[in-house]
Amino acid sequence: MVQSDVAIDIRDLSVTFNRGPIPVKAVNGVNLQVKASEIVALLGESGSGKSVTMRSLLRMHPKGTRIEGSMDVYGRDVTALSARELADLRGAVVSMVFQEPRLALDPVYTLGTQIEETIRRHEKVSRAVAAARALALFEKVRIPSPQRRLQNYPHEMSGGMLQRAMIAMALACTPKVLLADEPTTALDATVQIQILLLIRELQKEYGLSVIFVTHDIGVAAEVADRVAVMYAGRIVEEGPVGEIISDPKHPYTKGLLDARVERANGRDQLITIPGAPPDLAHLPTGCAFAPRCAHVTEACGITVPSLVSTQRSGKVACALYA
Ligand SMILES: Nc1ncnc2c1ncn2[C@@H]1O[C@H](COP(=O)(O)OP(=O)(O)OP(=O)(O)O)[C@@H](O)[C@H]1O
Repeated sequence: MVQSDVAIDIRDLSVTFNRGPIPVKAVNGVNLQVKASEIVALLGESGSGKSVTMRSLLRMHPKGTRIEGSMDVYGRDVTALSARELADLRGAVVSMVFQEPRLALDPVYTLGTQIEETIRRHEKVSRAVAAARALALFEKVRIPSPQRRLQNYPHEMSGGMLQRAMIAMALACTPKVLLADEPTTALDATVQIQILLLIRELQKEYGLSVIFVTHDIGVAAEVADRVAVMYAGRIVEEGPVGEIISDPKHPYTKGLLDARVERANGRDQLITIPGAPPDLAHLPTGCAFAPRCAHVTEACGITVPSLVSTQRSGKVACALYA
């Protein structure tokens, strides 16, 4: 990868929360590069560290959280920015959409006011120019009757429409990077696919680099160019989406792919990976997935496997491929 291609460069990132009696390392030595105009999905079960990794790029952690490593966004190290510089970066260069737009939006202002304020916070433009831009954005994300909808408050919109409005707001200052934290998880299946297609379309049009957090391998397959699979704070496999789906290497990735609902004896049964993710405060020695792994050997309990190149273009961290 030539350096100019790299939009996001996360090197050896570790994030430790110091809230309870034992420090919790939620992210542990993560390396992740995202190219310009690329969508990378961070995939894994709940608690694997996907959101914490992504939120680190805007340093959205409580006070006292220890962040180690470096995170460059278009060549600027986010860890070294002042609070002011970080506020400037947010929205103008890096934007975010969340699973629950209702929680991210202000219930007492109309959507139009909120988008206009976002624009005017970063750019010196008149109210009229900001209003025209808000209208164009609502048209872009295909909200019907956009002029009328700009006058709505968040509670007056359906979940799908509100997510479109949130995406419009995220794009208001033409950012280069979009961070998407499970933006379709709360939506029903048809709306989910519409939003995924919209993100894909806007990503192409704006040349956005996207980190897309999801626990759903089907969603990752739909939206991503590349997938990084996380388990217990580490990336355990990464590669182009086609390779991850058709030829997964890590037993954990295979387990995620095999997860499904099966109908037996007239009842739906959820087939998932047996066991549960480990308690981050008490990780086993060696590979954290070993207690749930069907291929476990003695070696797995000794050292944490490093990410190594597969025979194709991906990487995997598993004793089976060491
Ligand atoms: N502010 C915090 N203080 C303490 N622990 C935290 C904090 N934020 C996250 N964690 C812990 O860090 C771990 C990783 O959380 P993270 O939100 O990144 O998981 P995730 O993979 O995104 O899953 P989910 O989809 O459930 O959010 C979890 O064990 C979580 O409890």
